[in-house]
Amino acid sequence: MGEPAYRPSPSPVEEYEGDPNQEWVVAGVVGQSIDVLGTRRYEVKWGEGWKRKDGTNTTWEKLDDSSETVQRLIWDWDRKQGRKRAAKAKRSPEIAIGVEGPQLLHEDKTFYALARGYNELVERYPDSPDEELDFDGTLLELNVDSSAGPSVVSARASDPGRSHSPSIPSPSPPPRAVRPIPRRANARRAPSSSPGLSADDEEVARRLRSRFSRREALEREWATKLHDAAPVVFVNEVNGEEVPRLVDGFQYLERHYVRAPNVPSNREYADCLVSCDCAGRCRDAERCGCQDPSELKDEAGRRIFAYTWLRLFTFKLPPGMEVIECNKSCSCSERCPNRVAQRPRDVPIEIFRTRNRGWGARATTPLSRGKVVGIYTGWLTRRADADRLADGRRSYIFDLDVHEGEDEDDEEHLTDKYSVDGYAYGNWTRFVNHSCEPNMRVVPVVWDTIPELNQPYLAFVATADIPARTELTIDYDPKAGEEARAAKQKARRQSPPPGARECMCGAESCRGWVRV
Ligand SMILES: C[S@@+](CC[C@H](N)C(=O)[O-])C[C@H]1O[C@@H](n2cnc3c(N)ncnc32)[C@H](O)[C@@H]1O
Repeated sequence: MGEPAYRPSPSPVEEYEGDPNQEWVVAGVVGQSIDVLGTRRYEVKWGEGWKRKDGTNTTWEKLDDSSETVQRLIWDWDRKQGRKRAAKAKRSPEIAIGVEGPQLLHEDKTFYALARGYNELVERYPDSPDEELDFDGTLLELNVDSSAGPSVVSARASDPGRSHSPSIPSPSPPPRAVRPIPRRANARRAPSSSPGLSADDEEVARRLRSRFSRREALEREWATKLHDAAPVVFVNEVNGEEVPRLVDGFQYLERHYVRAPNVPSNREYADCLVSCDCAGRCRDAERCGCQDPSELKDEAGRRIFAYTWLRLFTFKLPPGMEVIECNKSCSCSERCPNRVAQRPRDVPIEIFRTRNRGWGARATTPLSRGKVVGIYTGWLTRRADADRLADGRRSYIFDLDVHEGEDEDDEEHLTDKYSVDGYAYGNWTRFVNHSCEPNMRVVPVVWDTIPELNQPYLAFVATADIPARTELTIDYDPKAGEEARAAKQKARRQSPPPGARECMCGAESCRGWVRV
């Protein structure tokens, strides 16, 4: 071993006035910094007269495990800064606005803008189910060349009135886990009530294609579908490919599924949503009615929320459960800290070309541990239908299997099982690559559906502080990861399962293969 790269100097001992054994309280947050590793620190003003001999009375603290009172002070600070930036931006549209973590200017504005934009959509398509308002209404019929891999696929918009041949049965379905499981999309015609691609939309798309490069055109097209989420852009510093190859007519869905016609709509169960009657922001999960079905409790058996006051996931959710967020029937405010994954994404995303794994995704701002970065969307299909599909497009399917392994006869759970296919419909999360040492975890969340329907959204949550522009990754097969770790402890070698491919994640503990 050589010399360490650096030796930290000892922190100077604080010399302050007063009793050194006294516990001091935080009186307020007055500053914030984020270092290159994404670690956030707050400048804290101490109360009860704490000060140094020179009269200064603040210190820089990480505050990761702070009490709820301190979290609220941080929250107030974040909001005040957001307001200041918004006011500055109003005065000068040219002004450069720093975008850092949860303090995005964007975030403070988006929820209301979303509500406005959404209302406009509802007015435009009065008969459309909620989940269909995010896409332009053209459902695709896909012709898969399974020998050529996922990128080489042709597609055309489905032709109204045409019947479709059934999907090709696959000989034996692969085993299940919460991970993208290889399967082919189940493309059907839109239900009759779905919104059509208006002449205006077509004209916009045509103009974009004729005036801009492929990259600009795709960025601009997706920007029209973000519904106030932060931007998604493409970067390639590796080769000449401008944008990833996508199936023709790929439809960007920021926050909703498009359901296959034989998948029950969450709207059918809207009356079953349990709601709360909290005023303002929900504070106590014990008294928050929509948390009644939640089993998430602290050591003392008291029901708790899945998020901190700063909307960071706490990682206390036991396996087999989903996060239950407040819903549209709840009387709390839109700013309630138990509304997180349902808010417009406030993390700007770059889809970038990796050297050896196609395209990947990264955030352009540092992320805190527990940050909900986005949700996986796509075509929501019945598992049984997905099982009959051929292996042509293996990589973009997630099974919604939170409750699997539970008593299948349990009447509380409707027995249907679903999968999400992000191949022809989806968002930036479909570009998230696998790593054996991932920096995000997939967490099931519900807010517009009851848990028993087995149709949660899958939120991608940062499991560590992540510096800006670090590739975002998940483990496609967390169970295999656990098995690999157990095998390593027993000094056994694990052989790759059939269909696995060489893993190129480059992590120190890489298991060598990945099921895609
Ligand atoms: C869900 S897609 C991710 C986006 C993909 N890179 C793209 O360009 O569209 C999964 C595919 O990415 C590639 N991939 C992801 N993680 C990988 C890894 N650790 N090693 C090798 N290939 C990987 C495989 O080709 C896999 O089929």
